[in-house]
Amino acid sequence: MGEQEVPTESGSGRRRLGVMGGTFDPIHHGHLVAASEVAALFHLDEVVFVPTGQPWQKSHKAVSPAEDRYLMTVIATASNPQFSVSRIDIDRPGPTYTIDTLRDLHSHNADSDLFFITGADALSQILGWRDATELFSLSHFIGVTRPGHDLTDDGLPEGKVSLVEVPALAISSTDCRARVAKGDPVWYLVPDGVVRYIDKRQLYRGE
Ligand SMILES: Nc1ncnc2c1ncn2[C@@H]1O[C@H](COP(=O)(O)OP(=O)(O)OP(=O)(O)O)[C@@H](O)[C@H]1O
Ligand SMILES: O=C(O)c1ccc[n+]([C@@H]2O[C@H](COP(=O)([O-])O)[C@@H](O)[C@H]2O)c1
Repeated sequence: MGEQEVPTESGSGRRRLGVMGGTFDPIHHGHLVAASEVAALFHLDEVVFVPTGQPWQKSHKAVSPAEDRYLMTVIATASNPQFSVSRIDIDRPGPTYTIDTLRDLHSHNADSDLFFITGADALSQILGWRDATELFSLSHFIGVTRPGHDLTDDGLPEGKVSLVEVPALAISSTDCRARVAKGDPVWYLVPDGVVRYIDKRQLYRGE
């Protein structure tokens, strides 16, 4: 993608920890492919998925209980030894801000460099996030392509953001919820275990 310094290898011997934040209501293959691609390209040791507690920018929408979103994320990532799931955002009271996520991860992983993974839509909103300028001192940011959204680092600090193209999956959680509500299948849009979990918990039926 655009010409810029892409820190694909640190050479510093420090761990490289990817961070994939999201509401994950539900987690789908777009999230998983993005994390997998970035992990390979940036030689990450691990990607930790961090479901939001209370996503303040989605407060006008009904969001499923955090425990359901957390468990779906665990189910979806369980088979990949490089993937893990953190409860830090769902266990912190109050609205979820990425600045808190990164501060907590930073203090618990002093031996690691952080790489926050975000889709093109979220990246374009980042200057509106809480304490936006400090975010870039705690983590490198990796913006990934997403169908229907322009991927750009316009206005973002130089050298702090990398843009990468990932296989295009036109999947959104919004569409998955709408499909379940209509009785349409979500097989192969989300992992099989997540289909089963949605069914077992009767999520998204009344929407
Ligand atoms: N299909 C996709 N391809 C690439 N990135 C994605 C894709 N879907 C989501 N992402 C990114 O994953 C992160 C978490 O997204 P989120 O959990 O809000 O999913 P979503 O599908 O955007 O949900 P919703 O439709 O409810 O807004 C965000 O950075 C988002 O940009
Ligand atoms: O820090 C903020 O102000 C902020 C505002 C909106 C979104 N985020 C983070 O961006 C990630 C994707 O969010 P979402 O709402 O698209 O699922 C997730 O980790 C959120 O916590 C963070």
